[in-house]
Amino acid sequence: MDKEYIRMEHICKRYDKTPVLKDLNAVLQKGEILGFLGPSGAGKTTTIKILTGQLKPTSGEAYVLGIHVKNIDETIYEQIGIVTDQSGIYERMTVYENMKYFARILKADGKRIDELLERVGLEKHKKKPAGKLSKGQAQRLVLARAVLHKPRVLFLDEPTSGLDPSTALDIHRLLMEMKEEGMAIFLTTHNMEEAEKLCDHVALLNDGEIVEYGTPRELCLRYNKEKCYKVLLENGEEHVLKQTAEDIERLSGWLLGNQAAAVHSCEPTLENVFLTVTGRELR
Ligand SMILES: Nc1ncnc2c1ncn2[C@@H]1O[C@H](COP(=O)(O)OP(=O)(O)OP(=O)(O)O)[C@@H](O)[C@H]1O
Repeated sequence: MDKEYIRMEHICKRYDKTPVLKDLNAVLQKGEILGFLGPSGAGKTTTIKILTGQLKPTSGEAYVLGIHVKNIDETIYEQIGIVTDQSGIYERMTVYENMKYFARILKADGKRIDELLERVGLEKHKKKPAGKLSKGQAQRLVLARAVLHKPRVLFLDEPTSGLDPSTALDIHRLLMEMKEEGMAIFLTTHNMEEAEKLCDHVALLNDGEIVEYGTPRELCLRYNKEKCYKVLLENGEEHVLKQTAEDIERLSGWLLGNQAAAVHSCEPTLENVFLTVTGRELR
């Protein structure tokens, strides 16, 4: 139980009479990344707001670090970090001053500032006014700031949305390191590749409802109805084979004749799974 950092039980949220979250159930353990995946308007941000005490659920129970969300007060911020957008940066202060200011508010060890700026690749920009950072740099500053006090749970709303692949990769690396150090990360994204790579569990959210939940691998295998294999031959030809006697014979012929350069199974990606489950694209 002490490793269970987030628990949601039957969480529902209505705005006026419109339901936007319907019976959400999920658990996030220490040292894990849980991805809430869904298209725009699915309810991802609303879920984060409920879990961080910014919004009350209409019904259901949720606990963060064992505290019921209705009892959450500012003291929880000593143990959690939140990155929802790039707001809250003081543009006229330098990168370093921003970090120092937040270290004081969060009662964090100031010695971590240099180490974190290094880890997010902002060490060489530390004297720059934060208002002059690029979008990707500002995103990294917000992330560094959110983990200054070594929170046990980190909430990330679309952490790499709009970033170039190399900056996104840096952020992925940092998140994996922090997960290894035991941080639990609640991540929302509509980037299925990101989720496949980072998340231990994913919840596919559609119109406020979790339509699938499991490890990315479990979900991809669950929807791998028509098993097939892609074979690349040494002569450059590509073939897609099914599990029929005829295709298995062709494959064994190529393997025995040393003609196959590569064989891949073609299970669906999370994106395909989402499309199958909901009939809609993620974007
Ligand atoms: N204050 C509000 N009043 C009424 N409806 C709201 C309010 N905030 C959000 N909604 C509605 O709730 C639904 C879920 O919104 P939410 O912001 O949680 O979605 P999201 O999955 O985070 O979307 P995005 O990826 O675009 O950020 C949407 O239909 C939205 O219009």
